[in-house]
Amino acid sequence: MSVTPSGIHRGLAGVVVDTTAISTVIQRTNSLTYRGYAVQELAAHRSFEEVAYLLWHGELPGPEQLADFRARERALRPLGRGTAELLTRLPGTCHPMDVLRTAVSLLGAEDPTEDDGSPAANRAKSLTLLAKLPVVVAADHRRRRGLPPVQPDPSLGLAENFFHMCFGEVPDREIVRCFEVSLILYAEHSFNASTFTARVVTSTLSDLYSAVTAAVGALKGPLHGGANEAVMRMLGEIGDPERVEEWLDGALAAQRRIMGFGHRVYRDGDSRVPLMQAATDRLVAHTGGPEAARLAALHSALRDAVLRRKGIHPNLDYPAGLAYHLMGFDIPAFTPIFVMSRITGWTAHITEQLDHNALIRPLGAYDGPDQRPVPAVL
Ligand SMILES: CC(=O)SCCNC(=O)CCNC(=O)[C@H](O)C(C)(C)COP(=O)(O)OP(=O)(O)OC[C@H]1O[C@@H](n2cnc3c(N)ncnc32)[C@H](O)[C@@H]1OP(=O)(O)O
Ligand SMILES: O=C([O-])CC(=O)C(=O)O
Repeated sequence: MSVTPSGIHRGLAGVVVDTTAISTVIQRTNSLTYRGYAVQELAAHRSFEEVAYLLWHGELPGPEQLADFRARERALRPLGRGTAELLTRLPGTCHPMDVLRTAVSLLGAEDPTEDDGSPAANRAKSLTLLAKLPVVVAADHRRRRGLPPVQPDPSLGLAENFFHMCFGEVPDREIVRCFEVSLILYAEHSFNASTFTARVVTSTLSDLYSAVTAAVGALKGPLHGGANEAVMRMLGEIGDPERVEEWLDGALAAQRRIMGFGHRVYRDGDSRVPLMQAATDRLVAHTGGPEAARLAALHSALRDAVLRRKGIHPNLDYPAGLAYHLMGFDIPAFTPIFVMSRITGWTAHITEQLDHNALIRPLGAYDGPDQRPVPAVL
């Protein structure tokens, strides 16, 4: 992404638009911190709920704070009958991100405090979305398989409960932990496109649900969150590790983007990839069997070939896409799962934007026709 001769930073590449205390990529060490804590350490030692609390409150919760936070999240999970029913009326042909976007919009329309932008009201709305969005994603996942929804289980943590709602059972601890690692890694990433979208909407003093609805739309795109789905489709298209070089010849000749590779901020590789790749490797070993081995071989063959031929490293969506497939989720649910996690980062940024708000309204350099008279109507 380049700066044009007239000094325009297309795509806002390299432009610093505000301060943030939520997260940062440290280029020197190629690491990412949430509120000052290395994400690797958080992923190794903490739950997704603790990370959500950290992003929202600036500090990790103590035992009592965590117990209270968990209890409130679990109590908020059930969807109103009207909401659940309305979502089932959306066409089965639409993308699950459309269902999620509609769900956020609907939850806003139903909330009598929608226009209360106070920190307390927005904290309550953020927790509501954290609790309810997995219920929406799971019910939609089942609907597409022709199955009735499974109600949330308040005795289970967020990650376990999601498996329970999708499949009617909770898998081995190893699988749940890999999933939780993905949620922690996906939770927050500074001024990425969807978070910036949420901040733009918030900067007009619109409500939190509107900002999140817009952010879901931004994340859906294949250059952003939609890439985790595209990765799995691409692996399906290639099919066999032996076909990688031939497929890549064709893709590069056609100037196709290789999904799950490249990043606006990282040039030497996404800091989150080693951890997610390790989790995916554990899943492959845990799953066992020739199919998992074939996919793992294809995945690493493509990674090595893209790096060797284009010098481009994988981003988080590359290992996460394969991991979600191995966990048993259908491809169209991958980006909605990203939303279940990123809701924490988005809402932290919405609060931060409101703390020191300035309307986000850049300028454009006009390069259309010079002023001219409107032709007379004949
Ligand atoms: C969680 C996330 O959202 S991570 C991002 C997920 N998105 C993807 O995986 C989609 C594929 N990746 C991409 O399209 C890009 O790498 C982006 C959009 C993520 C970032 O790109 P930008 O910073 O805007 O860089 P830009 O698009 O200018 O690319 C720079 C050069 O690298 C090439 N390039 C970058 N990524 C890729 C890719 N995945 N495949 C092929 N070429 C690529 C571009 O073609 C361009 O080449 P050129 O200078 O010869 O024209
Ligand atoms: O930061 C970005 O541009 C995209 C990304 O990796 C994320 O949102 O997690």
